[in-house]
Amino acid sequence: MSCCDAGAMRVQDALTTMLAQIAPVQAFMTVPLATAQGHILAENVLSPLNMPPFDNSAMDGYAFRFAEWQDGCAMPVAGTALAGQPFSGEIPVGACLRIMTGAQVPDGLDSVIMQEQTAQTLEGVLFTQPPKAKANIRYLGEEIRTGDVVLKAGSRLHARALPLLATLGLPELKVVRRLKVAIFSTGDELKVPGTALQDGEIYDSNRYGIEAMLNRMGIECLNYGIIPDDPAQLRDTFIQAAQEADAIITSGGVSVGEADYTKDLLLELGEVGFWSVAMKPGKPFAFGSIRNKHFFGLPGNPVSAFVTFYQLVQPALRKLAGEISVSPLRIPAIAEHHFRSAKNRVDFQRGVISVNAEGQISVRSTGAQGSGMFTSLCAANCFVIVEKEVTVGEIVTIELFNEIVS
Ligand SMILES: Nc1nc2c(c(=O)[nH]1)N[C@H]1C(S)=C(S)[C@@H](COP(=O)(O)OP(=O)(O)OC[C@H]3O[C@@H](n4cnc5c(N)ncnc54)[C@H](O)[C@@H]3O)O[C@H]1N2
Ligand code: MOO
Repeated sequence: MSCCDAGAMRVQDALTTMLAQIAPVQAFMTVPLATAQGHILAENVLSPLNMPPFDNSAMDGYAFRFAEWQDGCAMPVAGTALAGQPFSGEIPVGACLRIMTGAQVPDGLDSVIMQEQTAQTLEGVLFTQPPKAKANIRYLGEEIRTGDVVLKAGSRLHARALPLLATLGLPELKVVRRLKVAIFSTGDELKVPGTALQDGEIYDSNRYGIEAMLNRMGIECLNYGIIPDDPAQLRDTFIQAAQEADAIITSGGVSVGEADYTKDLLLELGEVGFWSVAMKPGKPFAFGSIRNKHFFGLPGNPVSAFVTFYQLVQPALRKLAGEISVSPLRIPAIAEHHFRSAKNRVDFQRGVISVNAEGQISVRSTGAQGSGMFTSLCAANCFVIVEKEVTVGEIVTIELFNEIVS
């Protein structure tokens, strides 16, 4: 595996290595459409219907046979068709049908004119503009044919997918069962917000961001809280987590400090995949397994934990959950600042994009980028991916934040 920065693995290699070792869970369940949000489809969804299911009017107006229209001649109105109330009578030659949006267009009528382009006369309806043949009709099956694949296995059921499935009348879906992921923070210095701090203590922030992102990914989070830097307690927690969860995420204790026990426990209870990635923040990121459950060791520094979860753990968990892989949206932007690069590491700085009056996309930094400075992340709407120094006005690649952090 290619490495850089004293043995750190390149970001892309780290991703490739993890994804190669992760197989999607093979456990499925059926969920009602009403509660399907966030689940991953276990199988292709085939349409049971044509969509639209019948020819219908796209406008409130008048349906008629185009060949029978004569400029300047009014058309008598033979009846009315409403949405849900089709017209079943005869429409004599030269006559038209009052029709509302969504109402079925009777066989034989081939065009609709919108009512704003008509006038009422004693003889019937006069078209004030020349009509167009076949206009304003939504034809049976023009969008979807019965049997078409409308969503592929591995699709996430988000707010755009659910109404599509409802349109097709599907009351329930076969989905992958929700992943369970265990998280805990390690460190004697950590306290839960709401408790008083003693000298040298800080509040645990990492679990709050990780749990929020897991929730947005539709993953059940088993939150074991703060575990002190005590090898016996850490060991017990790892064993419990491996029994209860599909994957384990920790923060802290992956560096080279004297209280960093994670590596030894991983060697004892499982396997170490890799231990260092050439990214900033987040170089001390660990991947491995504990009793055959995937393990992700996030660095303790809060921004590093958040960024490594987003960039490395998110795609890994998406694969484990059976989701189709989607590349992050990366686009070029004009640098509003000088962005310094990190030696031998890809720097995932935090920025704010804006679009000027000419439509040019530019990006500014959110300020100081220390890996303990969460303000740099909270204010951002994108990553600024700095691989080499970028000066003002040069092009830099940005990655827009996705829905799990918004
Ligand atoms: N000699 C070296 N020291 C450090 C290196 C290194 O390569 N050589 N790497 C630095 C980098 S980069 C990072 S990131 C950290 C990662 O260290 P750990 O994962 O072992 O994390 P800790 O030492 O436990 O904590 C680091 C830092 O973050 C605070 N922290 C930890 N957990 C939380 C939490 N849940 N919420 C808020 N803050 C947390 C902790 O108090 C420390 O300040 O190592 C560097 N050192
Ligand atoms: O990589 Mo550390 O995660 O720079 O703070």
